[in-house]
Amino acid sequence: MSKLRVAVLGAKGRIGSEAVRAVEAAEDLELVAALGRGDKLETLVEAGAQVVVELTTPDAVMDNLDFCLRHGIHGVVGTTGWTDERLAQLRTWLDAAPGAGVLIAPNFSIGAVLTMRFAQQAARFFESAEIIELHHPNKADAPSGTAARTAQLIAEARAEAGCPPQPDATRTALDGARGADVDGVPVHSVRLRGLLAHQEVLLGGVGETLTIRHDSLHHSSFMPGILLGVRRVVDTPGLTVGLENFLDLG
Ligand SMILES: NC(=O)C1=CN([C@@H]2O[C@H](COP(=O)(O)OP(=O)(O)OC[C@H]3O[C@@H](n4cnc5c(N)ncnc54)[C@H](OP(=O)(O)O)[C@@H]3O)[C@@H](O)[C@H]2O)C=CC1
Ligand SMILES: O=C(O)C1=N[C@H](C(=O)O)C[C@H](O)C1
Repeated sequence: MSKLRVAVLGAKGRIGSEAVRAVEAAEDLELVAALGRGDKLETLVEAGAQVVVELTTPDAVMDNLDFCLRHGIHGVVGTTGWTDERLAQLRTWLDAAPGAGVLIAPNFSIGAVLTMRFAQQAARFFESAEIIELHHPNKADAPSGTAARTAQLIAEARAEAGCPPQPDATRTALDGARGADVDGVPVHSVRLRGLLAHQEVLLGGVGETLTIRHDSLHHSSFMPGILLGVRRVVDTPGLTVGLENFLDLG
């Protein structure tokens, strides 16, 4: 069987360099290009890439995906910074590229995906929900894409169940003291040397709390999810948001 031809964008970055090694080590995949800032995207076409793993920056990701979809190349995207407007734009590009698929994964680690699912399931049973995400201090964006997505999922679950707004008697607060408001869920971002990627979802009800915590201790935690995404996206046309769609979570 022929190997799937894979390229990595952001290949010199923290996660991109790990992804290069993971693709090289996978027997069913062939790394055909590893591009960094300033490298020509035409190389992807010349190399015959079928799937691009996009691990760059929110500033670069849209142009890169526009190019890929115009050339019928599938995308597996870990880069953060997704808004409703960006997703809508991506959908229009996908409409013009029949057969092409893009996976956007706020987090490729299985534990983080499960954290999101558990938080979504638990959200309607608790009055209060807040998120603390903790990352290395070189991270460019806050809150993390994972925390933003977790907050959205919690908010959707609470809205579906008819939950009222969270209790919060705060009347005066320093700017930022109550975190960022993502769909009514406060998200607090910590940036600390020594950390990689961590998240706590705090849920509170009368007389009890539930804390769901996940820790990525090394970039290797993201690799099985990236490889799964590469193998599945070629048979999944259109836009898929969340690696959970490629896991049999029930
Ligand atoms: N979904 C997930 O599971 C994960 C997602 N991420 C996300 O992935 C992204 C990258 O994270 P991280 O590796 O830590 O960041 P880094 O800054 O270490 O890596 C980004 C790399 O992309 C390069 N780059 C910038 N612009 C382009 C371009 N136009 N074409 C090709 N390469 C480019 C940068 O080059 P230069 O240094 O010259 O700017 C850099 O080498 C972030 O958005 C992060 O949040 C990270 C980990 C897991
Ligand atoms: O920048 C990172 O490191 C990470 N980014 C992603 C995010 O913003 O959620 C995924 C993970 O948290 C690591």
